[in-house]
Amino acid sequence: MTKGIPVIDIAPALAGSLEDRKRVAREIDHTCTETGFFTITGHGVDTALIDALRSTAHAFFALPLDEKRRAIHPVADTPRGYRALGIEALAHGNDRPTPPDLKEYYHFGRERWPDEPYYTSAEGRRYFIPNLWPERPEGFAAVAERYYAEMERLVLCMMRLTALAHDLDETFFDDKIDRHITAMRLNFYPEQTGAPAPDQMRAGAHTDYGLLTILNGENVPGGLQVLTRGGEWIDVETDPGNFVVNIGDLLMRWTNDRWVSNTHRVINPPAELAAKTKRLSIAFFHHPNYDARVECIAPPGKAKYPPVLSGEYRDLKYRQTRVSAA
Ligand SMILES: O=C(O)CCC(=O)C(=O)O
Ligand SMILES: [Fe+2]
Repeated sequence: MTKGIPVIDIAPALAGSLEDRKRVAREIDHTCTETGFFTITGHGVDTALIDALRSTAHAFFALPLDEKRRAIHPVADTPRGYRALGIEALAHGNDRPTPPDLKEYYHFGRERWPDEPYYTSAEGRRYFIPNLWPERPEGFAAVAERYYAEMERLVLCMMRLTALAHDLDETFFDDKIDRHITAMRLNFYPEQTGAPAPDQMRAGAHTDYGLLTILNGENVPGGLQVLTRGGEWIDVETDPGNFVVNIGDLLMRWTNDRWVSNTHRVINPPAELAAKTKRLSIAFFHHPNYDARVECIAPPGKAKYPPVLSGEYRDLKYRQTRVSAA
């Protein structure tokens, strides 16, 4: 490992004054204009909760394939439920043809919502879909819901810091994310018994689609790497007690490319360790309300992109990255 990504303590932003928040926002701004990846500490999320979701996820992925497949969602393209190996190639979203990623995953989202047309209309139902919880391990839904709620608390703070970093009113994003369509993923990269195909990785080089990704991962061989502006891949430590935050395409676009949605990948473990190294990561892919218009924050005439609707952008990315049916 050459150098790491910056570590930012956000505790002063969670508890402090506007001045404290502006100071933390400046720190975040500095790294987001460069690599778009940073580690946060002082986040206030109970490590027991993180550990509980991690061990629940490990127990789920250790189940027989037949049982895991019972958690495949009947709505084929929806970000809910289980997906087996061979379903997705993230690099396709960035126009890089690769074999499928060497991972399985389980998706979940918000568990309940008000009886209002935003959620219950035909359009709303494309984004607000009931979760399909596995029967085992017991308590999966409860721990996942608690974790999701903690991420919602944290991401609101992070988006307010994002607004401050762009000299916007602190609440600029609030009404664009108050009915967000965030899906979470438990990514499981199994032990590898055969050699990967050429260009095949745990997760191929890609950018994320949404606003901010909040990731909790394990530091084992075959982990996360990010590409620097200089074209060098650097290892990203994903300590189970911290979160790695990165910028997604929609936030890059919203900030008129001021903040960078950076390319990253999950590499394979070295051949001699591959048969005994598995890895789990937990990702919260924050995505605005489906009807939010993402319009570049730029002086008149300087916008690099036309406005796009959050939901349409998500659907386009899903179409690009899906390489096989369930
Ligand atoms: O597992 C990781 O560390 C990162 C996964 C990732 O980049 C993704 O799922 O988008
Ligand atoms: Fe990613």
